[in-house]
Amino acid sequence: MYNFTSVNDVQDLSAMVNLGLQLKKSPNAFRELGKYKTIGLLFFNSSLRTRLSTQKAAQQLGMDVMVMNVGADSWQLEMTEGVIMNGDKAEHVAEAAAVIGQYCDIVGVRSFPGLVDRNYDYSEQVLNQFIKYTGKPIVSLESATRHPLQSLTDLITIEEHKKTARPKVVLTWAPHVKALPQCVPNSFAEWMNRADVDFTIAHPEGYELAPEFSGNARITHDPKAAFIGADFIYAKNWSSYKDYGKILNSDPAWMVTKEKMDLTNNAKFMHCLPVRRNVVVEDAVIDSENSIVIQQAGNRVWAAQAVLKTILESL
Ligand SMILES: NCCC[C@H](NC(=O)CCC(=O)O)C(=O)O
Ligand SMILES: NC(=O)OP(=O)(O)O
Repeated sequence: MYNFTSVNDVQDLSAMVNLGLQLKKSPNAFRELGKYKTIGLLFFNSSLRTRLSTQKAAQQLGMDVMVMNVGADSWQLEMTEGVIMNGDKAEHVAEAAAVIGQYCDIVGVRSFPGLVDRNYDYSEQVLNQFIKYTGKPIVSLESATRHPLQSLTDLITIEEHKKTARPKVVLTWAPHVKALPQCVPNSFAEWMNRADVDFTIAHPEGYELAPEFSGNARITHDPKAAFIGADFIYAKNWSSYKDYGKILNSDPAWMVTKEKMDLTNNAKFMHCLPVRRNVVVEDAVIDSENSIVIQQAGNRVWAAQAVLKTILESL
């Protein structure tokens, strides 16, 4: 594996999950592997988990870590080719990424979608420009359309907590006050469709994910029906893909409540975090024994470490 930007970069999914679980048992077993190697983590957007867990994962592999909030700390970057740069952007990604590549052996990039122009966002221009110009492996720290480190974490967490060989996993849309990216649900669906799980997506009409992500998942528009017999409830808000970037629904019937959790097979509650309490999920659920959101976030370290180890071995 060279770049890590989607599930398609992973040759053997269950081997990657097992590597994460193995690293969780012996975090320091490969301290020599990344010695004298540097990872640069570039953030165009806010982060708590991705920033700290990836930094910790790199350190446990012996790597040196540099973190930069692009835009806030460095120059505004122009991403498009051939433009006359007489606006507010001082540097082109052609130079910026190439220079960063001089300092780093692996580069991580977080860049959310603008949620205005669907074609632009789904072209993944920022990620692709870094792949083109850095000359070093690129790890997605959540791009315009995907969040693969989160999805690998989610699969590791499901593997740890499942009680049956093929658990029923439900991705349920939930309300939110802001228009959010489709990255987490796109990616989660893409990974679940490749895993050995019984996968359902529940969302209001108008919230269909792009078909390349939802694939053959079972779809329901009923906020309750999918909960029946579920082993894992994975909640996430996203804005519409069809009516791009819009909020079409704010019906609180889509919030994850204790009443709905009671319909499940004693399901575990998952969310990538950050989460809006009592908008996306009731306190009574996130504070219950069935909530594994903290363990899930903890597993971000092992997902990142599995990915970085695999990339380091290919250098
Ligand atoms: N990295 C995890 C999720 C990041 C982002 N959430 C957010 O922006 C939440 C913002 C808020 O609640 O104000 C998303 O949905 O893709
Ligand atoms: N889940 C996740 O990616 O969290 P951060 O946005 O805080 O990194």
